[in-house]
Amino acid sequence: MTTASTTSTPTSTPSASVAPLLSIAGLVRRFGGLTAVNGLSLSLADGELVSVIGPNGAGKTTLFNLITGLDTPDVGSVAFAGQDVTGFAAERLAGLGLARTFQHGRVFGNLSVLDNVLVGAHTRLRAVRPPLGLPLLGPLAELGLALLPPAAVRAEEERLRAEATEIIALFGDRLTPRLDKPAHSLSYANRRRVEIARALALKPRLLLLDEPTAGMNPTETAEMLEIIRGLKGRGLTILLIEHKLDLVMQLSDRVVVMDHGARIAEGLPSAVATDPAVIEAYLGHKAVGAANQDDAAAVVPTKRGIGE
Ligand SMILES: Nc1ncnc2c1ncn2[C@@H]1O[C@H](COP(=O)(O)OP(=O)(O)OP(=O)(O)O)[C@@H](O)[C@H]1O
Repeated sequence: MTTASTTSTPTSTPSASVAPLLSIAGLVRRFGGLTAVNGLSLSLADGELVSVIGPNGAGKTTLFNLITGLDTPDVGSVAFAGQDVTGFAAERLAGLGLARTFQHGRVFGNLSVLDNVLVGAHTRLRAVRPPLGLPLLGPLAELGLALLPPAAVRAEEERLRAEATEIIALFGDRLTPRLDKPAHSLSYANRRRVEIARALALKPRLLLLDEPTAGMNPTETAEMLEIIRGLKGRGLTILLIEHKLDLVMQLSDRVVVMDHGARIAEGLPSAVATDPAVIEAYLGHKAVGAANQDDAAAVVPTKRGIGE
């Protein structure tokens, strides 16, 4: 495995001196004889947007699964907001402010757009949460609250509904006219938007987006770029997996390149784009655009670099 010169360069994070929001160290995940993630370390400062790129099968989604509690590392640790969260379940991590979307999009087909987004807010419901330390009373309390919601619950639901509507409005006419439509009736691109809206309803401190523009045409991709740029502009910390390298180059503070489960380069987009090890990794895998049908807008690397 080639190690690019950018790998050893100290990362130019905006707040490198303060404790990182996310810090992963030496993560390893093996599937039988295959090492999908191989000793990966990475940290993310508050407000940073870091992209993880790499050829198909490089281990990007597995990395997301390890960070978000969908999978557990064989070796290594994950710290979030100063707390060791290695092995925490996904729901617990969501409660701490870690939200994600999935590569192929996951929505509740029979729920409306609004209800899908409200699902994302459920970890923030306070009034309906059963009392701590009374496990047997929990379900009874929930049933009672569902049948006869007190004013505090109704007020909280109203507030979350207003918030969800506001989040949906980020996607403009794509979603707002379809608030009450079941998610299964939406286009693929709209289902991806609903999924992102649902993740935002959690009011995350860290948002992980797994190929948010997969399956989107150039117009839709450009819209998504602006939405992600807007989220970054509001200070949201984002970890992004994306094959469309022109988008990565425009949005990222820093780019991490993976191949065969390991980090082969890391640095500013401009440095990574011309890194020989990165170009070699992509060319060795027949170039990103050629390898993934979803990536009509992806920029195929050339001898001079990627993202051109
Ligand atoms: N649950 C699993 N069981 C066995 N192998 C797995 C499992 N999950 C992932 N892998 C393998 O681990 C490797 C990394 O997969 P992963 O999906 O993380 O790559 P990726 O970089 O996200 O790829 P892509 O860009 O195509 O989405 C692949 O070889 C994949 O087949």
